[in-house]
Amino acid sequence: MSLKSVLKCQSVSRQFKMGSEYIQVLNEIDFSISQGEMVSIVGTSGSGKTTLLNLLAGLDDPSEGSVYMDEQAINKLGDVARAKLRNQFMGFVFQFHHLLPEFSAIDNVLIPHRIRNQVTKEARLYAQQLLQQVGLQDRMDHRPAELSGGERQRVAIARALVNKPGIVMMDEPTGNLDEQTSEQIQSMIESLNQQTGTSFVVVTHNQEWSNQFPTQYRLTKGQLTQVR
Ligand SMILES: Nc1ncnc2c1ncn2[C@@H]1O[C@H](COP(=O)(O)OP(=O)(O)OP(=O)(O)O)[C@@H](O)[C@H]1O
Repeated sequence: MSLKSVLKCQSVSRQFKMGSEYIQVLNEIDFSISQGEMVSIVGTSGSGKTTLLNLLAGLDDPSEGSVYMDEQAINKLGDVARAKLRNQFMGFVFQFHHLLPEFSAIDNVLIPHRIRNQVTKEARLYAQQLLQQVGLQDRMDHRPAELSGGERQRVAIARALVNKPGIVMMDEPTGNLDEQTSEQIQSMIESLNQQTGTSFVVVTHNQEWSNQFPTQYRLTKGQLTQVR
């Protein structure tokens, strides 16, 4: 039995116009991510990994082709509908955490709920539970400046999960962390996947980590090749 696809790219290309020239970054990419799937994407610098994540997230539109989230073509949606889709079905973690400095850890985790004006008691309890799961039960009231780099990244991961999204996209989530903290975050992502059934698509330069994913892709010359 094949699992339902959460996110799908159909013949996706992206080119950028620079003066009179076109740069073809992605060329007819087809792939899909199923419910609960763990996918890593590797590729050299400039190969188009961030460009691809931006398309998957609906932050940018393909020059050709379509990206589908739950069978819905993202590029057919207007800005408000896209923002809603992102807020309800997707979570994001970037290399730099983008936490709000004046908010505590728990309030940062609750931002997706705040955007929807739905900071309920249940939401707060779940945010506390997630912070516990990422080992930050004693840091809930700390502001980002009062947390270490790895702790901030763990807050960003808890925030990405608070809306129980179908998929979490991560762009180099451990890129600026030391080896030990990176390893902690890697195993945490794995157990969160097992506990929540959320799909993860992770862009990383870390080949060793990438090799641990059940599904691995490499982006080269605009093409996405499944390594396994
Ligand atoms: N808005 C843009 N306009 C023109 N060219 C762009 C634009 N965005 C990205 N590019 C080009 O597309 C290519 C891919 O960029 P992208 O950021 O996706 O690479 P990457 O694989 O994420 O790289 P890195 O690992 O260094 O972060 C680069 O050559 C970049 O210069």
